[in-house]
Parts: sequence; C-alpha cells; structure tokens
Amino acid sequence: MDSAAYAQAVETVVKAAAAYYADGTSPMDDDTYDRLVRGIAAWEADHPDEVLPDSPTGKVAGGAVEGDVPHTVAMLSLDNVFSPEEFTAWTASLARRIGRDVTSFSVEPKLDGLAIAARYTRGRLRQLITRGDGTAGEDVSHAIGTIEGLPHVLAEPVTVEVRGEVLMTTDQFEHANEVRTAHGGQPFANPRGAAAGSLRAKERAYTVPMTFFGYGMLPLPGTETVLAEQLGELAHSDLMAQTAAYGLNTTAATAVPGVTADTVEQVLARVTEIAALRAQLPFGIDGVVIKADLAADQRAAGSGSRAPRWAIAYKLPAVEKITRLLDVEWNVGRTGIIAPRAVLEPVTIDGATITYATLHNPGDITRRDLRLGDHVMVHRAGDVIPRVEAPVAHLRTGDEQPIVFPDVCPRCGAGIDTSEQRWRCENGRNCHLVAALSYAAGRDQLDIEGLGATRVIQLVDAGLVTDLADLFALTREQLLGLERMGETSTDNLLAAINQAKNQPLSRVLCALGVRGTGRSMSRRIARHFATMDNIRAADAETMQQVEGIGTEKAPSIVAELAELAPLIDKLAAAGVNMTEPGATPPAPAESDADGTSAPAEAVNGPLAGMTVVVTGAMTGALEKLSRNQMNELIERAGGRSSSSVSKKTSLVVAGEGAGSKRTKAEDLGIRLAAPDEFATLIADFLN
Ligand SMILES: NC(=O)c1ccc[n+]([C@@H]2O[C@H](COP(=O)([O-])OP(=O)(O)OC[C@H]3O[C@@H](n4cnc5c(N)ncnc54)[C@H](O)[C@@H]3O)[C@@H](O)[C@H]2O)c1
Ligand SMILES: [Zn+2]
Repeated sequence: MDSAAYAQAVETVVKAAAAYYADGTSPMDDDTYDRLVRGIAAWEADHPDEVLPDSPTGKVAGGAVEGDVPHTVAMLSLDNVFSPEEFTAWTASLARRIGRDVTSFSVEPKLDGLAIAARYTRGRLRQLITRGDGTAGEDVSHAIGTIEGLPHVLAEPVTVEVRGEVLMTTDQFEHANEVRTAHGGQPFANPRGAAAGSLRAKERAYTVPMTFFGYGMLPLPGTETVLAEQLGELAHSDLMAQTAAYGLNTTAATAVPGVTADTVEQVLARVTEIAALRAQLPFGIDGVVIKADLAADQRAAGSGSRAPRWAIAYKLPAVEKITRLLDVEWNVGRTGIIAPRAVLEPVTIDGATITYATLHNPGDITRRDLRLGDHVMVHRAGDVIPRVEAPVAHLRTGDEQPIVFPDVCPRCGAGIDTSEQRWRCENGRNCHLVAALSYAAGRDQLDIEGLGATRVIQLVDAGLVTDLADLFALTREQLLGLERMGETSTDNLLAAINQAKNQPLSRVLCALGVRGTGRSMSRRIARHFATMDNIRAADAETMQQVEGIGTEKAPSIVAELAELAPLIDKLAAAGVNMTEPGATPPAPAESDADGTSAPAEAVNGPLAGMTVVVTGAMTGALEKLSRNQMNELIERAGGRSSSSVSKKTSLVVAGEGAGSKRTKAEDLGIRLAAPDEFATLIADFLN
C-alpha cells in the first residue's frame, strides 16, 4: 500500500461503514471490510505521521456515524482477538493493568445486529437510541412496538437504561424480505443489514418484527439511589439475571446462554461450544464476547475511547461473503423433488471454496427477488450446505436477468407438481427410472426408435419395466396391452429393441449413465478395455490409464460400475453385446517396484513423470479452477495428480490456507510451488 492507496482505502471504508450503519447497504461483506481496515491500521503503524483525520481506526463505527442524543455513559465498540493465544495474552495484559488475575469471566455470544439503548422511566419504555458515534446516538423510538423482547412495560416500575442488540432472526429476515419485495421494495442482503435498515426507517407502509437481546443495564438520571448503587455493584452475570427478571429478553433464553467461567481454559472451552452451535442458531453471531464479570474488575480496568478494556470480542470466522449468482441449476432428487441450486462465482468462506449453494425452493427465489447476475450474500457455517441468503440488491446494474423456472421435469420431461412449496416431478420416485431409460434409449446410446419419454412413462407406469434390462424381456402381448399401441408400432418397437442388443460396448456403457462417462469418455473406456469384463475388472488405478480419467473420477466410476453389476449381468444374459468392435484389450499394466502403474500414454509436457498434489486455495491464473480442473490440468501437462502427499510425490502446489499436506511435504523434503509459480510452469496448458 502506498499513501494514495491508503487514502483511497480510508475513503472506501468510511463510505462502507456509513452505509452499513445507516441502512445496511454496504457494498462489502464484513470480511472484506475487516481486511481493508487491517490494511489501513498496518499502514498507519508504519506511517504514524501520515494518519488521515478521517481514518476509521480507533473510532466507534469507524467514525462514520453521528448522533444527537447524548449517551449518559459512552456506548463503545469492542476490541477483537482471533485465537486462544491472543485471548490468553489479552487476559494477561488485563491482569497487569488491574494488578490481579481476573477470576470470573462472563462468556456470551456476540450477537450480530446493532447496539441499542432502551430507556425506561418508572417501568415504561420511553426512548430508543442507536449507538451513533459512541457519545451520542440517534433517536429511533418510532421502532418501539416492532422489537420483540423489549416490552413496553417492565415487571417492576424501575427507571433504567437497558443496552443490547437488535437483530433479525432467520425467520424474521425471511419475513422482512417477503413483505418488502411484496411492497415493491428491494430485498435486504442479510439479517444484520435488514435490522439496520428497518430500525432507522420511518413511516413505512409495513412493519417488520425484530428481536432484542439485552447485555447491559445502567442507571439513568432519574434512577432511585438504591437501585443506581446496586446496578453499579452487580457482577455482569447478576445484572443479566436482573435484566431477565424485569421481563427483557437475554441470551439466557437461547441455546447459547451467557455463562460464567473461572479460568482461561473454561472460557476457551465455552468459545468452542458456542462456535459448534453457531450453524444451528436461529440468529447470527459473529463471535463470543468475554467480559470481566465483577464490577470491581471492570472499574479497575476502565475504558479507552473506542472500547472498554474489561471486555473483548473473540471473533469467529466470517460465514458470509458476497459473490455473483452465475446460473441456477434444477436438480431432481431421489424422490422427484426438483430443487434449484445456485452456481456461484467461486468464493472462499472460512477456508472452503464455494461454487454451489442451495436456493431451497422456487418460492424462495421469488420471495427474495433473485436474478441471474445478481451479487448475492452467501452463507456457510460449519458443515451445513451453503445457502444464498439474499441478493445484494443495491449493487444491481440493471443487466440482471430473471431466473427461468422449468415447466417440465428437467430430468425425465414429465409435468411438474407445483402445488407444494417444493416442486416435484409428476413421476415422483419413478422420475429417475424414466429419465435413465429415456437416456439409454436415446440416439447416442442404444438408439431405440419409438421409445420416447412418453412411451417410457407408459411402460414404467404399467410396471412392465423396473430397469434397463427389462426392456429386452418385453413381450408382444405386453406391448399390445398398452394404450395407443397398435400391431405395427409394437412390432417396430420390438425390432428396435432387438437391434439395440448389437450396439457396440461404448454405447452400452454410455447407456448405463455412469457419472463422468458421457459419449466420448465411454468410447475411450470401451476402446481402452475392449470388453465389459475388462472394464469391470479394472480398479481405480487401472481406470486412470484411460486418458482424461484422473484421481477423482476413477474411484467413482469403479464404484458405480460395481453397483451396477447386477444390471450389467442381467443385460448380458439378455443377449446385449459387451464388446467393442475393433478394440484390443490392453497389455498388462507395467508396474514399478512399489506398485504405481505408469501413465498409459508416454506424454511429454512440463510435468512428465511427476506426481503432483494440490492443496490450499489457488490464486492468480488458477483461481477459478476447481480441484478436479486442477487435476485435469496436471494430467494434460503430462503429470499424475494425487490427493495425498507421500514419498512418491514430486511436487506440491500449495496455496493460501494449505495445512497438513504442506507440512508433510516439508517434512519429506518435497518440492513446493506457489500457485503463481506453478501457473508459469504449466502456462502452455492453461486453456
Ligand atoms: N460490511 C461493512 O461494510 C461494514 C462496515 C462497518 C462495520 N462492519 C462490521 O462491523 C464490525 C465493527 O462493528 P462494531 O463497531 O459494531 O463492533 P463489533 O460488532 O465488532 O463489536 C461491538 C458490538 O458488539 C455488539 N455485541 C454483540 N453481542 C454483545 C455482547 N454480548 N456484549 C456486548 N456487546 C455485544 C454490540 O453491538 C457492540 O457495539 C466490523 O468488524 C465489521 O465486520 C462492516
Ligand atoms: Zn422427472
């Protein structure tokens, strides 16, 4: 970064923060924002004399927000830690500052919404104020009545200020977008943005519910002396119990209630627990907040201008990123459910590259007003399937296109039952069979004339065929018994089926519909092995001798063929040809001393003779390549791709985030290459 880039980054960040806090329409996801801020902070550390007055560092809300209602006590942000080590170091510095170890911590989820102060006078909710710049906020009392967990009247007639987070639960967010788009508005990109936008909006034709969670309580000028003193002395955990007793919502009512912990180890164990529960929570959290529980410790620690010194946010990895929606695929499940799936511009979330995300059902697409080409907020937490949360509608250019819904089943061509939320192929569980048979009968496979989708559906419905081989057992009587089947068409169909028995092996193989074996691959396999018996005898290693079959495809083809064994036997018994005309079976594979077979074709290329392992995130020219595409690339360049590092590995391409494989390669002294270096090495084979 140079000073011009620094100034640019400051401007970008301040603009984003202003949009983020004002109405939740930042053009950036938090991860991108946080990276920029870290870059700014790093540059400022090296150039302390050139810090711009507008810089977001050290300021509540990045200095991008103002307010006109003064806070009685500053409403601050929180400092962050990202690892157990950083947390331990923080507790040590806190202990040094206050001259003693902290022996009681409170540990709470860090709710991902916006901070709010709710002022109660004699038990009645009077005023809502945003955090603003920390010293003064904005009056948003118009939102009273739309926030669950923030009652109009408390259980006791006390005068207090309750502080906490306003957020939208997942359900509230879905509802908000539905109502909003129904009123012709643009959907919100995520629950946090939706809460920010809804809280500040006045005079809308509709209201959308939000939820409040309290995490602090303090006296106001009118608070009774006894209560004021008591609030100043209570441990945070007791304060929370009191907050709940007044009838306010707190995390106590959730799967991740605030708890106290005596030691750093206990805190860290709780952080792990909360992180594990994160994906299942009905609201977003972006970390865990740890506070010195005792009031005396808090007082001794004091606060800085941006954050208190007695509390820290243990940040969890970002689970949301903005990327582009490139396409929508419609996949038919085993039961005939037709589910849309988003094809995304690849994006890395918490170390995993995401290219697909679920879109649930067609109604969701409509409710969210998603369009092709949209920027979308993608959410992925833990092992849960990534989902498209919503479009980032304020980034639209006008070139976005409507998403086209299928009007027939994309697999078998039958009608679609759209009476339920989840669409279903009218063939239900038979969809797969109908599709499989129609495909097998197709021109490029067994080429059975007269056996189109409609006829296949008829045969399946009548229970005459339950698999591909049953076709060859159909009798004249059975066919004549079907509607719209005259003598001529019956005889023609029987003749066509009989003819199909003589198709070459490549077409029979293709007709089986094994994943990864389309027309040309089926031809290659059939030519390589010459007979079905040879194909079935091949293990994954042998299968890789076929050009274009790599480490990922080979085992899945072998496994699927094994599953199909009974069907293949049945087809052979019915007299279906199982050899490839003109092909000669391969000579027994050459094996080197430790059993690795040599590549079938002696290839020239920069990777000839090399076994290459790819790990971590690819960047630069390789950024868009899936792991499989990387492996194919390696194979094109003459090498073998492998998924695990061993003595036999010649080269490990290690990108950012590479973990154990990189370590192992270093241990074994195997050559490492960064993605860019590797891209240069195989430059001729890219595309
Ligand atoms: N995408 C963007 O453009 C953009 C812009 C600005 C800020 N941000 C995000 O916001 C973050 C900074 O925001 P911030 O200043 O609000 O700080 P923060 O969100 O990192 O932490 C402080 C806030 O945590 C909240 N909080 C949640 N649970 C709490 C609990 N149990 N106890 C106490 N506080 C709790 C409070 O609202 C408090 O104000 C950044 O790290 C960034 O990710 C994003
Ligand atoms: Zn179907």
